Amino acid sequence: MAGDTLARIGTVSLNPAFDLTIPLERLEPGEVNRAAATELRPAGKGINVSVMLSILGEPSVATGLLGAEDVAAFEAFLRPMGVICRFEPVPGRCRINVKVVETAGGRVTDINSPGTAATADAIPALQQRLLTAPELMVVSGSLPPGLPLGEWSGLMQHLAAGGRRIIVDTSGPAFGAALPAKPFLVKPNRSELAAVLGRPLVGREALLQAALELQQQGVRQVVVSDGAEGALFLLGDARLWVRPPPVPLTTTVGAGDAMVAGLAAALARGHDAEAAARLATGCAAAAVSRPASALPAAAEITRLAAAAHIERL
Ligand SMILES: O=P(O)(O)OC[C@H]1O[C@](O)(CO)[C@@H](O)[C@@H]1O
Repeated sequence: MAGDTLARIGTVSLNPAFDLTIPLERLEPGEVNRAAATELRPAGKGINVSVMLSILGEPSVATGLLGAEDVAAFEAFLRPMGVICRFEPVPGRCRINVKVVETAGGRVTDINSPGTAATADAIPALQQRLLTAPELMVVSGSLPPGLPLGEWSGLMQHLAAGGRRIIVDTSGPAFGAALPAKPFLVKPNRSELAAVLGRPLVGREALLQAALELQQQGVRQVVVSDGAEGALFLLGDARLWVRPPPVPLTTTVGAGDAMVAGLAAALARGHDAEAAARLATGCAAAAVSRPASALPAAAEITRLAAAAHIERL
């Protein structure tokens, strides 16, 4: 990634996707459903973070594994936004994830596919690319088939070496296996945090204790998103609960990714805890209420960030 010095932030997507979004007034399972329009666009957690960073005026380097046949389509989507693309191609095509968004009630049904298999030489080649990665790296999303957990944790250790700050947003065994590398920040949602700790987390106090446990394991900052309730932010010594202002619901897809982008931008800019939590909340709320088939607007993020309600715990 030499020559990418303009970007202060990198994103790593090991299992990107095309999101096929199908808006329906109501999904009728087992029936013929007819959509007025559909949208197919490059996505996946790391890609979504890079897109949101561009909206925030932060160019990023997007890297990771990507089906060779779809590299051109991802680059055509990302480059005009100022995202620097450095994907490691793997044989085949990128997965397609289906998002059925019901306009009556806002329910979203996700069908996520497994993804393009990682080949044996893919991770060493990616590690080579990551040698010159920015100091702040966001690693997001699920693991592709064929990637052993050990290789994934090795990749995390490799990235962390040299003092890079890593933000991790993944789930299941991949989340647990990332923790020994002591990421700088993790952003699970309530159920992902419960799964990694192996116990249900009911109520705010249980969430706070669980997040503190991760801090004791060496994660510096822990943010737990909790849907419309907002999010818990443990940023250094600050403990905040931040609730977004009420917004109309377009889709919940990508809200967590938007929050991660806000956190990454805030870290890169040296924001204090309150400003970081506001920016992250504004990004998530703008993603949730974005116009259909459009990206959120920077001015809307600023407005929603200012309107967020902060409670010190
Ligand atoms: O990598 P996972 O966990 O399958 O999630 C991928 C999905 O998550 C999203 O990034 C939303 O968070 C979608 O764009 C994508 O389809």
